[in-house]
Amino acid sequence: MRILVVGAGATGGYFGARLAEAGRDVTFLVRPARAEALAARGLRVLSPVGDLTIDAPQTVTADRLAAAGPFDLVLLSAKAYDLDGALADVAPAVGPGTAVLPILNGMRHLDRLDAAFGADKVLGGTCSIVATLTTAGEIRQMTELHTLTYGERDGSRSERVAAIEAQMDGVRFQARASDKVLLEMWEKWVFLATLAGATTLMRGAIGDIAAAPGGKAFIEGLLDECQAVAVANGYGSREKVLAGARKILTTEGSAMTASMLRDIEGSARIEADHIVGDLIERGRAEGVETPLLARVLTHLKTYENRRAREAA
Ligand SMILES: NC(=O)C1=CN([C@@H]2O[C@H](COP(=O)(O)OP(=O)(O)OC[C@H]3O[C@@H](n4cnc5c(N)ncnc54)[C@H](OP(=O)(O)O)[C@@H]3O)[C@@H](O)[C@H]2O)C=CC1
Ligand SMILES: CC(C)(CO)C(=O)C(=O)O
Repeated sequence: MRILVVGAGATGGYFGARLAEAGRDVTFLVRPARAEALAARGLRVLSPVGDLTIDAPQTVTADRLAAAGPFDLVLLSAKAYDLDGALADVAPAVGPGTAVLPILNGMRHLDRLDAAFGADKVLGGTCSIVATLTTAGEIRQMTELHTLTYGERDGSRSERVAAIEAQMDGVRFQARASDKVLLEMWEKWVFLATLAGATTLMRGAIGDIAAAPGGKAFIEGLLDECQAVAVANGYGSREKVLAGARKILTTEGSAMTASMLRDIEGSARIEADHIVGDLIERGRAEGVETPLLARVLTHLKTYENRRAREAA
């Protein structure tokens, strides 16, 4: 199976490197600067599960992609704000038999992918990992968590899902085919929007917030709002999943933060509309009030406005 990973950043670089480590046929679609860096220094992953360097990763830039022909699987790992460019760039790699597997947080990208390639090509997918692309171009995985979940959005067990399962066999991360992938994407979104909302607004880790007056109540209020939106949209988190999320998100002493907080601390772009704005909109469409999420969005958009003003 020919696998094209779009982006060699924190998630794409990590899962792509692990697939290459297991001997899979992996090519990274990268932009010219990243192509040069990978050619010069290889793809380096620093991980508590085991460091890894792919010395000469196969890469391709958009201008040469048509010559590479269609791929069997496209693993899409660009950030939401880069989605339009990434979809235009990857188009030549998507043929009649290509499966497109996005691992972005949130849900809205699915509509964009359906419009670009046709819904029949697009799988559901989500990943759980705490990772970052360092300024030196390495992928740094911060905890042992590394799960990739994928599946047909209608829940069926198709031949292509079985083929992907075979590719995932023996890789050094947890890979799982799901017959409830849309629900799992929503469950991840409910968790992530709460984590990102709380840790960015309060500028601290979960444990810092939990130890502050009103901190736990704030986090729980945010979680309840996110869950109410999910329920109204038909994808409320399962009881056990929600209870697990509540526990993780209110644990005293926890150093957990969201990648969005790390992005803000690095003055990088963030997925405010994709992760928080879209949740608010989907709530509003179903008559669900989300005042805490609204404050989170005000904060995130303030950050974006300031960042844009200072860059001008
Ligand atoms: N980091 C984490 O811990 C987690 C992140 N996520 C989610 O995963 C998604 C990806 O995030 P993450 O991996 O952290 O992001 P990164 O910014 O680390 O990586 C994204 C990469 O995509 C590349 N890219 C963007 N557009 C193109 C293009 N047109 N062609 C080729 N490459 C492109 C960027 O390349 P360039 O270097 O050229 O800009 C960048 O390196 C997000 O939705 C995020 O919310 C989910 C779970 C955990
Ligand atoms: C929830 C978490 C930490 C796990 O993947 C994540 O997706 C993020 O920080 O963006």
